[in-house]
Amino acid sequence: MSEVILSFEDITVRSTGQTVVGNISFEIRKGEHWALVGDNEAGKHLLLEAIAGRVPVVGGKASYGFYERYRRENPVQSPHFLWQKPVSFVSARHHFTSLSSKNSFYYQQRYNAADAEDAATVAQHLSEITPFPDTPVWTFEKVVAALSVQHLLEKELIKLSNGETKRVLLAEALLRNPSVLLLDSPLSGLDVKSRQAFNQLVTAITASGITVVLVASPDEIPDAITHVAIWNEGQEVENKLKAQYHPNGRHPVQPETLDRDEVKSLLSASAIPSFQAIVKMEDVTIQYGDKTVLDNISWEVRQGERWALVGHNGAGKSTLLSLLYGDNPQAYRNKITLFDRRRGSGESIWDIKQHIGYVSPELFQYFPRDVSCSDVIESGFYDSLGLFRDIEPAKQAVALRWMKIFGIAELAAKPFKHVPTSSQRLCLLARALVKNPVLLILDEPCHGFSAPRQRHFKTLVNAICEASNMTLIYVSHYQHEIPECVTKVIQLENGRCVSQVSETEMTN
Ligand SMILES: Nc1ncnc2c1ncn2[C@@H]1O[C@H](COP(=O)(O)OP(=O)(O)OP(=O)(O)O)[C@@H](O)[C@H]1O
Repeated sequence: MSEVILSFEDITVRSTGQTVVGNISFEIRKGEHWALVGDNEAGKHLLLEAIAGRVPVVGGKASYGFYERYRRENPVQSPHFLWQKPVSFVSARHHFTSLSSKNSFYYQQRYNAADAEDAATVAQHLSEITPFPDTPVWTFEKVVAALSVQHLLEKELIKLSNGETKRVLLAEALLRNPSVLLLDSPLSGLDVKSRQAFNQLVTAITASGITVVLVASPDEIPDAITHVAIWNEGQEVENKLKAQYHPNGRHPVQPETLDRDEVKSLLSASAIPSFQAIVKMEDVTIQYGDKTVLDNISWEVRQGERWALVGHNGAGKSTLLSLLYGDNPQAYRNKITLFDRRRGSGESIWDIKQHIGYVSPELFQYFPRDVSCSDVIESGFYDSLGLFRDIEPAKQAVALRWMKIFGIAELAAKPFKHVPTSSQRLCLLARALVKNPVLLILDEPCHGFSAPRQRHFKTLVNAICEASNMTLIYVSHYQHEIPECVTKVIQLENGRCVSQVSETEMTN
């Protein structure tokens, strides 16, 4: 039997003062690489955090063989060299900071010309990473080539798209040359090409002697993974050789639990006002220096239409949406009409936002976390990032009803920062819906969701479209995630619109 890299015997993990999971037994041996799957989203993420040493193990026995091995192979100078050091963790949020203040980036900073330069470039950021071993296998050049980030090196971190940011985070983790590499849903946010490249990358990483543990969806487990730990709600972790794991058998389709009558009742509580055109863009071009991010885009969205917005990482999708949501000052220089009103005709961004329910990876990244979950959701009535006023009981009741639809009512009083990331994402989805918006923009809403959660969300979006005239723009890198109610597609490629098709054209 090969040497034990990590061993948890009947451990209990405590997160933010509450015992969240107990009785976990889990062992990794040299040469093994693990995928954590199953619908216990909170449990899987917590287990990764426990391996990374970010949450305390308060019961049972934990031993870290990788640390002993690392110390044997690399004479450690400092007595403060902790066992967590040889572990690299790519988690759901990044912690990049501005150059001037060392504060974290803020929401939509990249669209603000004054602050968009206030960040290290990718090259600066990566060159500051100190590898653990004296003779690293993963050198700067090797990592840059493996992650295909050459063209991003001179770009400030704040300017990166989601997929680009993900690749840089992976590059950073690998440059540390860890003994153990932990990846939390590494494929979410990556386009098809990057996801295919990721499989080969994991093969190369494991071949270099690094132990990989990742949270993955069952049908996207990289070839180099040898073992699968299955963790479903209310069950113990079940460990299997990957060869014996059959994804479909583990995820039977659950009976539908959505309360459609309640959805209908919530949607009919306030009428959606009528507009001629929800969005009308004519030859819209967005440039930053010599980089053209959007190139002559013309697009019209009429009320009640349901669109998918697709395109590779960096294609310009989020930038396009920032023009609709009032976050991008360059909207004024272009011919854009929103809700029948030309931009730059005296309207405020709040006039625009009041009609839009919005969720995006950026919102998740930057939403202030020192608030309660109910505050997060109720802030959707006012389009603010947090609740800064008293709220009427009727509005509170509506927020609670949406929380019930999402299965998170019991979290209402809990601090947002203390609930699992999957629940945080659900809070933001409920926040987008509370005011019954004219336009619902869902930019990669299912990041990190398990298969049953994704299915439930898709059913909900279809039910909303069936029961109301809500206009929808849905962004996803996964075809199967896009709800059936979507009948039109706009595709971007390097900032250009390469196609706009409707349902009849899609089926031909
Ligand atoms: N302020 C800026 N200055 C320079 N380039 C920028 C700026 N903001 C965005 N970009 C670049 O514009 C391109 C489009 O970014 P955008 O976030 O719109 O892409 P995306 O299609 O949403 O990608 P993803 O699928 O990865 O989220 C990216 O290459 C990004 O680096």
